[in-house]
Amino acid sequence: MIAILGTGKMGEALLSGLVRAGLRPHEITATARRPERADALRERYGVRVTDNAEAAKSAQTLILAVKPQDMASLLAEIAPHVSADSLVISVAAGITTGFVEARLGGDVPVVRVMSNTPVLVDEAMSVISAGEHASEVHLRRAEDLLSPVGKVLRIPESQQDAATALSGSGPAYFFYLVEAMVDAGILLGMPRAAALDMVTQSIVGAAIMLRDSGEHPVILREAVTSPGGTTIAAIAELERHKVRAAFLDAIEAARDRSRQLASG
Ligand SMILES: NC(=O)C1=CN([C@@H]2O[C@H](COP(=O)(O)OP(=O)(O)OC[C@H]3O[C@@H](n4cnc5c(N)ncnc54)[C@H](OP(=O)(O)O)[C@@H]3O)[C@@H](O)[C@H]2O)C=CC1
Ligand SMILES: O=C(O)[C@@H]1CCC=N1
Repeated sequence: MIAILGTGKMGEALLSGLVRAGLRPHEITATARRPERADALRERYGVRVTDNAEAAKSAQTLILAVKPQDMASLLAEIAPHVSADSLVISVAAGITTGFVEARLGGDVPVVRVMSNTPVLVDEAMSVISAGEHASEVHLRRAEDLLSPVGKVLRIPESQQDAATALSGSGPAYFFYLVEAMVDAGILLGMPRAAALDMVTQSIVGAAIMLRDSGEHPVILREAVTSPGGTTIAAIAELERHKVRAAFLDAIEAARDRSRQLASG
């Protein structure tokens, strides 16, 4: 039995992925804070929705998907019901395995995960790190749960905050870029729907080339950039506005914020 505790956006994305991967609804328990949310989850997935204590008692694998700010109170609630036979997987930004272990007590195996919303289309990037009591078996169990919904990479926990900034938050940067490019299309007089179509297909095509060609992004960009052409005119403006420097600063800020989250 797997339980997802705090089934909001990320918890539901993982829940839907588990269902697509073939888990039966009776093998999954979810928890929610609001009754209307609990009803919606029961109706959408046919899963059992209980309180946190009940979920922690009945499941061997617990996926903690509350916000970092709600993690301490959730851990206090479930600590009496979790043992060294359980596996606790936390997907919360900034929350270290040490934070979870200290509040659960005992030798509870904890795996820290940072995934992202493309879980919804089975294209997530999930990075995982073992806590002090988590063994190869526990890491494998986390990989088995996450690999049907995308790519999984093991990283040292010291890199988790950086990964959160890069791939956890990453999809938001691409949506932001799409918004800005569509606005540019509008500025140039394109209908909004056509502009969105053009930008979306360009980003999908570029992403697939990047993933499947094995080429470095610089090579792929240079292939688009004709001497004296249109692309270099645009890139000169991006450089003038220091967009690369803005990305370096932005992702560093996200990493710093992730580091702060465990302290509330
Ligand atoms: N969104 C994303 O792209 C990503 C998020 N994450 C991480 O996932 C976690 C969840 O984020 P997200 O899904 O965006 O946030 P949400 O607010 O959508 O989800 C959290 C859910 O937990 C519920 N909740 C809070 N406390 C309790 C409790 N004690 N018992 C049961 N349910 C509870 C909330 O209820 P209520 O609705 O009443 O507030 C909410 O539905 C965060 O820790 C975040 O860092 C990780 C990677 C990507
Ligand atoms: O913005 C956040 O804090 C969460 C973590 C990674 C993506 N969303």
